[in-house]
Amino acid sequence: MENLFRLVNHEDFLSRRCIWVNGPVIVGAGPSGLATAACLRDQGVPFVMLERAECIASLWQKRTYDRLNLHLPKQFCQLPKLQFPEDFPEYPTKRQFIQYLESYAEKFEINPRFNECVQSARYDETSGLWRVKTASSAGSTKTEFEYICRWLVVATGENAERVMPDIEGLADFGGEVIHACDYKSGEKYKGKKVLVVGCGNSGMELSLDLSNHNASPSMVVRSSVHVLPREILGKSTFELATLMMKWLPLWLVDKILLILAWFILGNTESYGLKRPSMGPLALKNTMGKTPVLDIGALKKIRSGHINVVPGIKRISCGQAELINGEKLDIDAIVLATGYRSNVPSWLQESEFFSENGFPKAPFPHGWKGNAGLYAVGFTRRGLSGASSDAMRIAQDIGKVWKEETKQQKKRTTACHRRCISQF
Ligand SMILES: Cc1cc2nc3c(=O)[nH]c(=O)nc-3n(C[C@H](O)[C@H](O)[C@H](O)COP(=O)(O)OP(=O)(O)OC[C@H]3O[C@@H](n4cnc5c(N)ncnc54)[C@H](O)[C@@H]3O)c2cc1C
Ligand SMILES: NC(=O)C1=CN([C@@H]2O[C@H](COP(=O)(O)OP(=O)(O)OC[C@H]3O[C@@H](n4cnc5c(N)ncnc54)[C@H](OP(=O)(O)O)[C@@H]3O)[C@@H](O)[C@H]2O)C=CC1
Ligand SMILES: O=C(O)C(=O)Cc1c[nH]c2ccccc12
Repeated sequence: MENLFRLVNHEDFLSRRCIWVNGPVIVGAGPSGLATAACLRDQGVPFVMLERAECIASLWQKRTYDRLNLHLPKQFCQLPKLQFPEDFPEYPTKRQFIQYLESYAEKFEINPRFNECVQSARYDETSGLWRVKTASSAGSTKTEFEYICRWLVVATGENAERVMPDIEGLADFGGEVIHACDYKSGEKYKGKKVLVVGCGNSGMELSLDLSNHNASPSMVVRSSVHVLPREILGKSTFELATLMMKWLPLWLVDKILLILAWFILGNTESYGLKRPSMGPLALKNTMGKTPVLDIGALKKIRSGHINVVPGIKRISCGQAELINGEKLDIDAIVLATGYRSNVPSWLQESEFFSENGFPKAPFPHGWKGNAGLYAVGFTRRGLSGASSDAMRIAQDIGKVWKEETKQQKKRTTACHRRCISQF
């Protein structure tokens, strides 16, 4: 299977290698990929993990702001087979979560192949195998690898790429324009007028952080948003919702959540935060739109420290014109306009995944496709959804793996194929 050759292109080297993988290839070393790898390890199944960044959990390490905390209680965010340390608070910090993931990778001996971005993956009907191509560059040497495997686990996440909105005049703004994933802290915006585009959890939390650093944020709410208190009577709203879902239909849980939110937060519509017609959990499950779990932004909106504004008509030099005709002078723009999956850009398959890069089958059926294809972490249910996918996938592959290794042992045939997967 090994074919290795080099093309010399002036001072750059391009080498191409083809590698047979004994076990599944996992694409992505975020929490979903790590959880799957740990469960496979438990089943004794070897694997290869490919990661485009140079570290695990790149979303958490490189594309989130300093003050970020998990916003669901810790018991809903830990991965299979390893609990958070006892001394972690109810809502662990980003640093703590990363530390946990590092120790998770170490405990389960997960060593991804870093700096390898999957460019394409396709199922070869003739051989019944997946062909996964990556491009990696180290120094002046560019290497293209092709992995051949029986199972492909897609773990590239719901937030693989930033969504950049097409706003008229944005190129003429003249000041700093960044996406929320490049925002670290409000420190450098002290005294500045910042337009935050978007009012999901990112828009709300960045506006809060800006305000805490004495900047003046204006947050754009172009349509609607559900804001819920993070806690109700000292209990996490998410936990409460999960408990209620055991006994009550979703529409009723949504109604109860909205009544409780009204008692605790008041009428949020009066601050320009129109509520969607669909309930918060129904909206999360069907459209993937996460309700905002308020950690203090609402108080800042009430006190006028965060200015809520309607949609943008156009941007010009140092100014934003809103759809109500109002003109705002601004120094910087933060685009908290969300993320999307990148699966359609590299996976040549259209039966299991839909055009939006999510599995077509709704939760809990979207983890297994045909011909050894799996998806982990596309449930729109955060880390707990990823854990549940990971356990199912490992069990499914583990079953076949064990049967086949048993048969192989019986036949005692030697395997001469070159294998790079971890044991
Ligand atoms: C700011 C923020 C906060 C969140 N907080 C919570 C929370 O508190 N609780 C909760 O349950 N959920 C939360 N979520 C949801 C979030 O989706 C999960 O926390 C989690 O990171 C998802 O893990 P994942 O492994 O599926 O995706 P990711 O963490 O995005 O990992 C995917 C990995 O795949 C890699 N990759 C992508 N494309 C390729 C490619 N072509 N080739 C190779 N590698 C590739 C990426 O570099 C990345 O490392 C949050 C999300 C965000 C954005
Ligand atoms: N502490 C935590 O745990 C945090 C968790 N997260 C999670 O990360 C994920 C992503 O969240 P987030 O980054 O907020 O993304 P979301 O997709 O949740 O929100 C995107 C926002 O941008 C708005 N938007 C998009 N395009 C435009 C435009 N052209 N003009 C105006 N507004 C626009 C959307 O409005 P519209 O609805 O009208 O399309 C929406 O309000 C979520 O699951 C979230 O829960 C994020 C931050 C912190
Ligand atoms: O924070 C996120 O992005 C999550 O996906 C966590 C999450 C899963 N289900 C929810 C329901 C309400 C609020 C947050 C979540």
